Amino acid sequence: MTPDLQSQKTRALCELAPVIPVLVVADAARAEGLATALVAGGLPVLEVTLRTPAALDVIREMSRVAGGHVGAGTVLTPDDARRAKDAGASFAVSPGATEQIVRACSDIELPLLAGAVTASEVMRAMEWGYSMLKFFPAEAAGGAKSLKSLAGPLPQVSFCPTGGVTPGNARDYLALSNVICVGGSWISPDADVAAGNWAAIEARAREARALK
Ligand SMILES: O=C(O)C(=O)C[C@H](O)[C@H](O)COP(=O)(O)O
Repeated sequence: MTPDLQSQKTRALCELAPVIPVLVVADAARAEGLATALVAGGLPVLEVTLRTPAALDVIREMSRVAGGHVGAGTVLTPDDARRAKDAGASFAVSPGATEQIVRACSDIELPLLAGAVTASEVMRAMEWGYSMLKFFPAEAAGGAKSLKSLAGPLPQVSFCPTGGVTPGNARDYLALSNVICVGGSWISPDADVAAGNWAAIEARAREARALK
């Protein structure tokens, strides 16, 4: 799958809801309840970071939840991409973009939402064929102001800013012409996941859904 086709697929996913919840889940037993709450709250596209030993099992469990689209986040190596795909991930998210990751995701036909921040990084991703990228770490890299500046010379590229996005600043990003959705971890705080407080997570998902 070429990066161009990957971008079409990640763009279609990003268009499904204004927010992609970024999930760090330590216990696969929580996966089904969490995904069910998020999907019920109107956020069907889920990013499970490969930052916990349970992450691949979490992806496996969440992939069974009807209506969800489960991707793997923190994909840093070709091996991460392969293991994520084998676990059932339907897309991958990386904080950056390297030739190795691009090639691996292309080879295994896993749509990749690759990260870029500077004009040069974005232009290199464009040369590879990408037009839908993650902007990470969004707030630390200049926030909505930086992204707005990129839209001047590079209007053909769209972004999912992630990193420091909150209910307080999400609208500033979502109002930009080159932003389709944002990513963020605020919807599923560790304490609610550990306690199985799905009602609180579903309520937060509903609020996020209404952001755009
Ligand atoms: O692990 C990854 O590859 C990531 O995607 C990093 C995430 O973008 C941030 O961890 C989310 O940032 P916050 O919403 O500020 O917590």
